Amino acid sequence: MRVSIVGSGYVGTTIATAFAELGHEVLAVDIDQSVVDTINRGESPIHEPGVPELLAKHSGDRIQATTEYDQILNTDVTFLALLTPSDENGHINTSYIEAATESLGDTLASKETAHTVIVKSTVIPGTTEDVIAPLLESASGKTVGKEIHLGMNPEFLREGFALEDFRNPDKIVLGAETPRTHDQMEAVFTPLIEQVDTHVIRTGIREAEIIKYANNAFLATKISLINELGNICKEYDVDTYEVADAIGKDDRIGERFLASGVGWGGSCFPKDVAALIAAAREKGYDPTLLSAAVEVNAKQPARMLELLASHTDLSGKRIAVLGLSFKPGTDDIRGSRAVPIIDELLTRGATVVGYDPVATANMREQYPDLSYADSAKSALSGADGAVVVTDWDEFSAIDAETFGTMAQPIVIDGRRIIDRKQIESVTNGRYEGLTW
Ligand SMILES: NC(=O)C1=CN([C@@H]2O[C@H](COP(=O)(O)OP(=O)(O)OC[C@H]3O[C@@H](n4cnc5c(N)ncnc54)[C@H](O)[C@@H]3O)[C@@H](O)[C@H]2O)C=CC1
Ligand SMILES: O=C(O)[C@H]1O[C@H](OP(=O)(O)OP(=O)(O)OC[C@H]2O[C@@H](n3ccc(=O)[nH]c3=O)[C@H](O)[C@@H]2O)[C@H](O)[C@@H](O)[C@@H]1O
Repeated sequence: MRVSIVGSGYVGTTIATAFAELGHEVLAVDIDQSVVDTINRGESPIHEPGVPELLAKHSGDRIQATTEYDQILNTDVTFLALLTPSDENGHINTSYIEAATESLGDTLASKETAHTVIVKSTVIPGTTEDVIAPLLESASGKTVGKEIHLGMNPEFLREGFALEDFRNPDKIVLGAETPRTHDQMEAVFTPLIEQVDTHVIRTGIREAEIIKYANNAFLATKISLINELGNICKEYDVDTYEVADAIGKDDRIGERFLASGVGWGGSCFPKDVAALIAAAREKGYDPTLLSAAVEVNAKQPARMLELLASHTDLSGKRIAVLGLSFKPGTDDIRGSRAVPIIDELLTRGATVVGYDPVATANMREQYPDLSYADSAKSALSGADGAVVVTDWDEFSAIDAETFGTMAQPIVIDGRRIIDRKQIESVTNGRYEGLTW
């Protein structure tokens, strides 16, 4: 099948490589010439395990990238994988997907055969039918449901595991209003469905749109709940990880997404929960629980610094921040818990030295004046305290000798990644977990 994907960011590039691997001819369309050139050189515009290898394999053959929308005419189906960021009030900003839809509509005006358009971006219920469909129709002069088949297929991949998640989906959600569009959407996934055991869920467009938000809102709230329970456990000197292990054995709760600590970040949980809250309020419903989940999340970094401050005055002190990305396996710092932590440390007059295996360049863009170390060891050397923000594996290997080079070995672990045996010999009780 000939598949075009508009938007070659995290999602667009990942699915481009995954579809090529499934045997489709893929056209990646992006307005950013440097992204297009990178893909056409067989290199990856994103940091994602496995994607560079697949681009090296398929670029110039099954994957072509372009800034020219006209080339979409040679394809049968187009995915819209544009960013849908938050505006200042938490609502989604649909301007990128609207601009791309208009360009796509202009292009489809001259298409002689029917075309399927699939919204991949995360959008609030009603966006596909009330915003995208009319734009497609006015720009193309064609009718949705006749010459244009429009569907919504939310994406559930996690950064760092994007290809793995694509290849082993727990579900594929196909939102459409006619069996024909459902069939056309499913045809794109048939080579995958033949390989894996998954649930193919046919549903309406609005249902597909909100399933995505419900999924993320549920997971984010689950983490906030374990963090709240964790804060209570800490008051009783109880290890929340032991509690999580036990409650996770209850199938109704489940073991995943019960890692407590400094909270959730990333490009999607914060923006999607905010967008759902904003959309619900617009409809006249105030979502109390979701607002509380956000509030718990916002407080965890401050709790971490309170713990640190209970061991040492922060003013004028050198504090190492270990981990800058929003989670391990990515250089993405969007929504990273390191950001409020750095802000608060600076407000309190501390000197910050940051370290991350891959995200330093991105954080440097946001905080050009901070000090950055090239290893955890050099960040810790001479530091008066350290906070562990991201659960990079390499932090579990930091040994007693390295912690011993700190001016004051005080460590607050926000991810339970530090090896207790290594650290307790040097910190004299001044190693603490946020929720244990
Ligand atoms: N990043 C993730 O892990 C996940 C993201 N999503 C959702 O997928 C959507 C896409 O997210 P990302 O891939 O992270 O976004 P991104 O920001 O990484 O990529 C968007 C791409 O669209 C391009 N673009 C902007 N305007 C354009 C236009 N008019 N024509 C062509 N290209 C244009 C940009 O140059 C950029 O390369 C969002 O709605 C997001 O919420 C869903 C699941 C996972
Ligand atoms: O819509 C999206 O973009 C994606 O958002 C998340 O994926 P992602 O943001 O890549 O990362 P996660 O692994 O879910 O982690 C999100 C945040 O939660 C934190 N987290 C995760 C799990 C946990 O147990 N505890 C915890 O604090 C992580 O450290 C991270 O800051 C969802 O897991 C994906 O299903 C979804 O497609």
